[in-house]
Amino acid sequence: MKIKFTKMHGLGNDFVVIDGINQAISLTPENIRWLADRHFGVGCDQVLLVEKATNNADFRYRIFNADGGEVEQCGNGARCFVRFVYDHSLTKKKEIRVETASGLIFPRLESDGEVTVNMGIPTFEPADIPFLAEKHDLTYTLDINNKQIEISVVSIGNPHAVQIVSDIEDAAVSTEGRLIESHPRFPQRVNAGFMQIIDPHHIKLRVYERGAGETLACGTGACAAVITGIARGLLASKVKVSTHGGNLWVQWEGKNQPVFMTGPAVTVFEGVTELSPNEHRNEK
Ligand SMILES: N[C@@H](CCC[C@H](N)C(=O)O)C(=O)O
Repeated sequence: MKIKFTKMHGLGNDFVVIDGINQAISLTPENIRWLADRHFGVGCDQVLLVEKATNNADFRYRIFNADGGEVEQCGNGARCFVRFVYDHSLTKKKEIRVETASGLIFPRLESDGEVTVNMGIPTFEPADIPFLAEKHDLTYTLDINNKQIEISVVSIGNPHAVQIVSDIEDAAVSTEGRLIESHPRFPQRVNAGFMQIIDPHHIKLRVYERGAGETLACGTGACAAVITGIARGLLASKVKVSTHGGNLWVQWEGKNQPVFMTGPAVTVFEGVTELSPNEHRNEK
């Protein structure tokens, strides 16, 4: 089966975006893993599927990690989503209501081409993340191979664990990130953020993403880092987040308020591909 897709990225966090409204699409985890495969397939961190809304929204937004698993939220993807539906004339609106597995988000195309997304209200409740803890706290100690690390946890619709490091370039993102991602206290695994605070208005960030490994940027990871930093009294309400893929801005006014993220959304190319992974491998 042949499908049309668009390759996009937000700060180098890259996506295969598929119109599931004008194409009959049914994706298996094997299809996703092949689309995401950088050697045998197209290559991306996440596959994004645009569908008709089932609720009081303009569209439904489904997100699949490179490992084939469907997840609740993706910040850089949300910015690409509104760029995609606008550029493909699926809507004339520049601000849309989008239904995700974790609720509504509201991406808006700005006049300078950047996108601002109202990502909704974050939650720190351990059970909502989910994270196994006796009670809600601002920080927790996590045992990683007999090393105690201090993390903050939050859900932006998807789960995040954020730790503060002195220099993100020296942080053990791939080794420690992998262990945090599948730590037994996170029953649905977790995205692991490593934040370096430059000053209250600026952080540097690397994220080991659940189901994708380290990416060049993580939008919800940026929101999680800033929100946990603000909750701990370390950051101002509007913060520049520098990632290996570039910069974005996160704004949060505190408890029970939504978090806003602003950054770029870029189309790389349009393509057509088969959805039959086995045709691309020679396993004889
Ligand atoms: N790259 C994303 C997050 C994608 C989902 C994440 N890996 C998860 O499993 O929750 C972003 O920009 O937020």
